[in-house]
Amino acid sequence: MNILDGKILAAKIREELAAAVEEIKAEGGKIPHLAAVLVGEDPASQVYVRNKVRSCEKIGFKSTLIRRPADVSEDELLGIVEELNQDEDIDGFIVQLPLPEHIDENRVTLAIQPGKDVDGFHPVNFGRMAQGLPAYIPATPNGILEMLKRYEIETAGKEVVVVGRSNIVGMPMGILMALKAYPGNATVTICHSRTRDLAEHTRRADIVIAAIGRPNFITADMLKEGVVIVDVGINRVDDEDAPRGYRLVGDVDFDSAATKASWITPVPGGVGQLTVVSLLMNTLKASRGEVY
Ligand SMILES: NC(=O)C1=CN([C@@H]2O[C@H](COP(=O)(O)OP(=O)(O)OC[C@H]3O[C@@H](n4cnc5c(N)ncnc54)[C@H](OP(=O)(O)O)[C@@H]3O)[C@@H](O)[C@H]2O)C=CC1
Ligand SMILES: Nc1nc(=O)c2c([nH]1)NC[C@@H]1CN(c3ccc(C(=O)N[C@@H](CCC(=O)O)C(=O)O)cc3)C=[N+]21
Ligand SMILES: [Mg+2]
Repeated sequence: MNILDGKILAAKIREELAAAVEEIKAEGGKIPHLAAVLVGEDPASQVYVRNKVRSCEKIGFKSTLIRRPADVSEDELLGIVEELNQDEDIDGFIVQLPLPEHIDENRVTLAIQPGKDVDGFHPVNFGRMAQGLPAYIPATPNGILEMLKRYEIETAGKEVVVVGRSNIVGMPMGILMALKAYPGNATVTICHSRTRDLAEHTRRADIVIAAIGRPNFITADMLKEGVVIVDVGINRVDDEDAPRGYRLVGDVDFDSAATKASWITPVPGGVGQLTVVSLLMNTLKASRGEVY
């Protein structure tokens, strides 16, 4: 079993980004500026925001965090989005999901100007991605592609099973793995909560990508010998011995899956690390006008 090490890879990519910032400074160019809007207290979003701000500092990007309580009105939030759309110093921004029940996520996503949508959630970016056109690719799927590429994992002709069909992870990941590209050219199955026999699918898979949101859900008995495992899940489980009273685990039961896997991503230290740096990569692209 080998580890797909997100921590090491992310550190390497941060060095590349820091070098790009140095170059921009030397040329007297504009420092890339990323903004994030966080509504309420979703735990996965808090982890993400913390790491994003820290990474921006490390590499020399500017970052702005806008926080609102869970009871913020949809109108106020749409107003913030409009201000960020207009703000010429901001190259890209994201609105953290999930949003509270009373706010229409689609309405907010559609309000983001596609050229600043470094999450790649706007249907214009999603559509461009699906057709293999220049686009912002959502940070998590993009980070996974980066990981597969840099570890030279073979994907052409492989059976890839994605578990989860969210707009932000499962669905774009499935599309990307099916595109005529590397990584890609795979035969893709997308599973979800209505899948009749999940294990029947995962047992056939050469590559399993789990984005479910259920702690330790995928176990060794559901996997084939030699499988490559990409675990996207970020789940809190109670742990009295941990400093915060909880620890993070993935959607895959790491210890059991590791007995079957040829490659596996840890949680933490796997996909999440790449998500953060790929958002920064998208922000650099935005500041250079590389997509639009
Ligand atoms: N590491 C990272 O960078 C990131 C991590 N995450 C984490 O990844 C996980 C998934 O996130 P996200 O995609 O937003 O989650 P969502 O809750 O939006 O989607 C979960 C998906 O899993 C499916 N699902 C739920 N239960 C089962 C089941 N028993 N069997 C099969 N499929 C099931 C759902 O099916 P259905 O559609 O039928 O409801 C849905 O498609 C979370 O833990 C999240 O915190 C998210 C983003 C980035
Ligand atoms: N608009 C939007 N875009 C997102 O991409 C988005 C979102 N909303 N809402 C929440 C989820 C969750 N998510 C994470 C990304 C990185 C880590 C991460 O950095 N994880 C590290 C650190 C864990 C730790 O701090 O211990 C790791 O896995 O090693 C976690 C979670 C992005 N999401
Ligand atoms: Mg969700």
